[in-house]
Amino acid sequence: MRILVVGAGATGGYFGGRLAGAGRDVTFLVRPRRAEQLRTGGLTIHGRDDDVTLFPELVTAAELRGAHDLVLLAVKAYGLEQAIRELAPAVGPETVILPLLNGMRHIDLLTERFGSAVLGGVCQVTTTLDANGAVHQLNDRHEIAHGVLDTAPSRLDDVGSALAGAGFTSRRSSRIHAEMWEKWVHVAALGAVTCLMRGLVGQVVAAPGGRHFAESTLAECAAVAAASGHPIRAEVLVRSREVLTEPGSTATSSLYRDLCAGKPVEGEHVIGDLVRRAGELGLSTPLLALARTHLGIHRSVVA
Ligand SMILES: NC(=O)C1=CN([C@@H]2O[C@H](COP(=O)(O)OP(=O)(O)OC[C@H]3O[C@@H](n4cnc5c(N)ncnc54)[C@H](OP(=O)(O)O)[C@@H]3O)[C@@H](O)[C@H]2O)C=CC1
Ligand SMILES: CC(C)(CO)C(=O)C(=O)O
Repeated sequence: MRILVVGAGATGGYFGGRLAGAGRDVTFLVRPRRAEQLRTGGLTIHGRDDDVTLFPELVTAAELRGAHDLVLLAVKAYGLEQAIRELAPAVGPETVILPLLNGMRHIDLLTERFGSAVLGGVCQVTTTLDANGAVHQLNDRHEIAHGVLDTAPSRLDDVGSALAGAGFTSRRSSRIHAEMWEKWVHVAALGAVTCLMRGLVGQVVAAPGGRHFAESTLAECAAVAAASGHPIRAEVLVRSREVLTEPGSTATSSLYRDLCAGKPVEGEHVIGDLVRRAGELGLSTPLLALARTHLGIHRSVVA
C-alpha cells in the first residue's frame, strides 16, 4: 500500500516515521525547508524506548506524482487549505484519506473536496519538534483510531493492515465520529486552561480557583458537544477531568506548546469553532470565549 504522509511534523513525523521504520511504503509530502532539513540530517525520533534516525522518501508538491492508496494528513489546521490543494494529485478513485488533526472543522473542508475518500481519525499521542526538527515523544501513548464517517470507503481492511504492527497502536473504531468529539472536548479544555493561564495543569490547579476554573472550562466544552448531539461518555469525561485537575501534573496541550514557542496556534480551529457552534446553539461559553480572544491576540502578534 503506497502511503503518503502529508506533513513531517510532530505527529506526521512520529507515525510516518514508525511506518517507514516498519518497512511500509511511505513517502512524506513536505515543503522545501523541511525537505532540505530531512535530506541533510534525516528524520530523528526520540521515542520513549528508542532513538532512531531514518532517511525516508520525500516529495515536495511540485514533485508529487500519481495516486497513493492512503494519505495520512498531519498538518496544523491553519495549513489545511494549502495542504488540500497540494495533496490533491495524490488522490485517485481508490485513495483513502485519514486526517489526524484535532477538532472537527477539517472534516467539512476535506469531505467537500474529496467526498467519501475521507475517514475519521483520532490520534492519541504527545509529540513535539525540537529546534533541529527532531520528534520527541513525551509520554507512552501512541495510537491512531480510524473509522468511517457517513459513507463507507471500500478499503478499511487495507488501511487496518497498513497501520498495524508498526510500533504504535492502531485500531478501527465503529464510532469514530463520537471519538473525534470526545478528543476535541478534551483537547479544547486542556488547550483553553493551559493557554489562558499560561501554565501546566499542575500549576493551574495549585493556584486559587484553578481547579474550579479547569472543571468549569471542561463543562463548557462538554455542554457544546452534548447540545450538538455528541454527548461525551461519562467515563471519558471523568478521565478528562482527572487529567485537567491532577495535582502536580506537567500535562499541557499542543496549543500551549505552540503558544510558548511563539508559533501560530490552532485557536480558531480547536476553540473558536466550539465557541461558534455554542453561539449557534444559544449556549453561553464565557471561559472558552475568553481563551479564543486570548489566542486571537497571539495570532495577530505572530502573523
Ligand atoms: N503534537 C501533538 O502532540 C498532537 C497533535 N495533534 C494534532 O495533529 C495535527 C498536526 O499537529 P502537529 O504534528 O503537532 O503539527 P506540527 O506543526 O508539528 O507539524 C505540522 C507539519 O505539517 C507541515 N506542513 C504544513 N503544511 C504543509 C504542506 N502544505 N505540505 C507539506 N507539509 C506541510 C509543516 O511543515 P513546515 O515545516 O513546512 O511548516 C509541519 O512539519 C494538529 O491538528 C494537532 O492538533 C493531535 C494529537 C497530538
Ligand atoms: C492528547 C493531546 C492533549 C496531547 O498532547 C493532544 O492531542 C494535543 O495536545 O494536541
